[in-house]
Amino acid sequence: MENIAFAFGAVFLAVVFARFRRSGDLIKDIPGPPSPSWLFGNLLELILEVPYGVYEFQWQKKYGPLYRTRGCFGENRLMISDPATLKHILSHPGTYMKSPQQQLVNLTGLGQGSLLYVEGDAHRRIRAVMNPAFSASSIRALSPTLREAAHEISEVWEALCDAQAPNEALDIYPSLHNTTLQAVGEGVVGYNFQADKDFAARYNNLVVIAADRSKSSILTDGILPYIPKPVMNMIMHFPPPALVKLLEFKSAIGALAKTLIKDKTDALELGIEPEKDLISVLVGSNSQSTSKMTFEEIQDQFATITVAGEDTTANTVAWSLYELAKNPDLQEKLRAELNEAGPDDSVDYDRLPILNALIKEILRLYSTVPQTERVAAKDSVLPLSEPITTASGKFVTEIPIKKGQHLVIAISSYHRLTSVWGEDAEQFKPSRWLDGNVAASGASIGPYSNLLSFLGGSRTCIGWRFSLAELQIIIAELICKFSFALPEASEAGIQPTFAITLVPMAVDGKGPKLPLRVVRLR
Ligand code: HEM
Repeated sequence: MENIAFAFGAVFLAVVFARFRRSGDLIKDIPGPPSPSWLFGNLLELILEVPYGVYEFQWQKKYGPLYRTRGCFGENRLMISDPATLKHILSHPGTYMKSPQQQLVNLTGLGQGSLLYVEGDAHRRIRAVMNPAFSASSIRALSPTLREAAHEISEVWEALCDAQAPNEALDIYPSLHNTTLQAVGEGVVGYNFQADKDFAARYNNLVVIAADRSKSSILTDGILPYIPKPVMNMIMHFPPPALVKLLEFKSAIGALAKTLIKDKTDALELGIEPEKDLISVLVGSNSQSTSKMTFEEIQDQFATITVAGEDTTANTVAWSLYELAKNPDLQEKLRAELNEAGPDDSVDYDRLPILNALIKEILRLYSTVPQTERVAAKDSVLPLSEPITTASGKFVTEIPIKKGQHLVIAISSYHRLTSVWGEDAEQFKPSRWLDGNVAASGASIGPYSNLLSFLGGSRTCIGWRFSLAELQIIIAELICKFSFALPEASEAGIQPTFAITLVPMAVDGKGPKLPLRVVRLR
């Protein structure tokens, strides 16, 4: 037994050593912060420190928009916010692919047909069939459904406010998740998740598990790429408790998806007018498309869209309300703009400057996906918009990298680049988007207002228009019906924390929450 453990350890170290050597001499010479630990590298500073970015944003100031950090076991990684390098990475999806860690989570939780998992031709085919469902006109047609979901949350909040003592803080975080789950359920998959208590409970379990952050989860992530496939398959037969919950969720949503897709396909064949939800649109466009998705592939998009679309938008609404509570003047101006715009059914939210300036500034400063990862699938060369002087004094204008090089797309850091956003890049300042101001300079990146929040290139977030519509409608509903203020200082202690997405976490570390003083207005 001891011999087996020794042999396993030796192989593991050999693989780690080979990987470390493979990263090439130039990468080791790129300036970056010292690594406090061989085991964790800089990951504890990058991932576990709160508020999110406390080290990352300082390092960007010190080392520039591309620098070296360490992952587990001394691995060299590159942190990248340089616009030219990012554009290059995002426009070559065949060269820079998702990391094995990301792909394992996608495969396990969402299935091999998931848009988040597939690469290459399969990604192009599935994306082409799905795109029409997420087009501007399909999203516009969903406005009444989204308004309905927003009305439902305000009714729940009215009841909660009535039950509260005056000035008592209300933790609005769970309710926000319920609203966005409802919006994604009814708008995208055509199902009332809230009415299904069992499903809603499973989903809420998942939100809590996702918010768990620990050294052991970082170490597990670090070890994953070194585990051979057969060993991994064995582990999947005896999954750890956190994975069990994910698998339970996958099987529950898989069964639901099967029934719903069958109903929608039958309705289509019988010539019944299709519903407006995006999966109905998808089933329709799939039947007409030459490059079809299989039944299983459509099924896998249910969990994908629910998970990718719910949490991200809930957190963005949460941070919007948090900043509005901190900035009462802005809140008043927004309320006045919305009241003047008239009754909700006729409002064109795209034309409301303050609402959209707020949303853009929140997407910039509270990017709910603060970073994502890629790994070079072959040797390549990264272009730079600014030359770098290496630790040994070499002047480089591009960086050759080897296959397997780990790259971090530093979304939140990009949003704090003074070269793009100006000297006040770190300030919350919605007015940068108003009155013809030029919020960002330089080459455009991402699908929306030069923001990287929804990434860019062929893997741009497919739900970005849906998300914007949801954000506009939910924020408008809540600001017209309630006022928001920060509670007493002792209760207000929340920090932006990286837990897959950027969540408001209690300073006492006791889970995500957002306590605000909420008052009914009408
Ligand atoms: C504020 C809200 C949102 C943000 C900030 C956001 C951000 C992102 C980002 C950064 C990615 C790229 C991940 C990567 O490739 O590493 C992504 C992909 C994706 N998002 Fe979103 N997302 C949001 C809302 C939504 C919504 C509402 C949906 C669905 C209704 C959605 C569905 C997806 C899907 C399916 C992908 C995979 C796209 C592909 O690989 O082709 N997202 N999102």
